[in-house]
Amino acid sequence: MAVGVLALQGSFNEHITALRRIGVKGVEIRKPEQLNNVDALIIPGGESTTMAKLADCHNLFPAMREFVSTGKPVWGTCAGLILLADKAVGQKLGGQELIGGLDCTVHRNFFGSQLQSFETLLSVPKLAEKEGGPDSFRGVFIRAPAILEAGPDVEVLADCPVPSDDVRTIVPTDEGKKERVIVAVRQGNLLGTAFHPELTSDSRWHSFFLNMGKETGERSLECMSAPGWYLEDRPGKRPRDLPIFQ
Ligand SMILES: NC(=O)CC[C@H](N)C(=O)O
Repeated sequence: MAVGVLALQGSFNEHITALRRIGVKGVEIRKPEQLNNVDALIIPGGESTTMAKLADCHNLFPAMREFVSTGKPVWGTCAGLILLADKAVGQKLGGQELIGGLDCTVHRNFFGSQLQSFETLLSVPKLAEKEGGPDSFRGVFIRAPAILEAGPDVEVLADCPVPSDDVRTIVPTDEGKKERVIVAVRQGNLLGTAFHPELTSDSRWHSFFLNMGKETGERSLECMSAPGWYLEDRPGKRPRDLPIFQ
């Protein structure tokens, strides 16, 4: 049992480390045939246009689309979420190729530029229900996308208030001003998060993802150590994360 992590660019090492913390082997994926040996796939954050160009050079798009269609769990974080979406807006001139599968419209840089990156505590009741731990999760948003629209089969797992220095005017939505935007979703075997769980010490999104494999009947993706969270609640343990940066 192994989890593939697309390793062309971006935070693939951090995902592999996060998987290791819960006793799961992460395998770097750079060639289409390597997907045959893994039971799940993570597409990390980074820069989606660059990642798409590299994926195209390595002829990975057909194999990744095939992987999505087999029903094996696939998780896109940040740039990975953009690539998994059926539609992306706010793209560079000429657009970029997407893997697709997730019935969502994503805005590539919804929260603004690199300088407008932020951290916030997200309310994640559905994650806590399945994986235990607190009802909140530390969301690390780095030049982050957001989900503007989600189809009927998409379950919303977290949303986030739109920051007051509203950048959404870049691409106004039909509904006009929104108070909140979607930042985490699940649709069957597909998981998407606009933020970076691999940069925190809370492993619950990783264990949630692995448990999706069990639900969809994939070979055992069980974590060897539980629970997947290490926050302040552990008596006598200092949190491993730095304080939230706002
Ligand atoms: N942290 C990230 O992955 C940023 C993604 C970036 N907005 C992009 O277009 O790819």
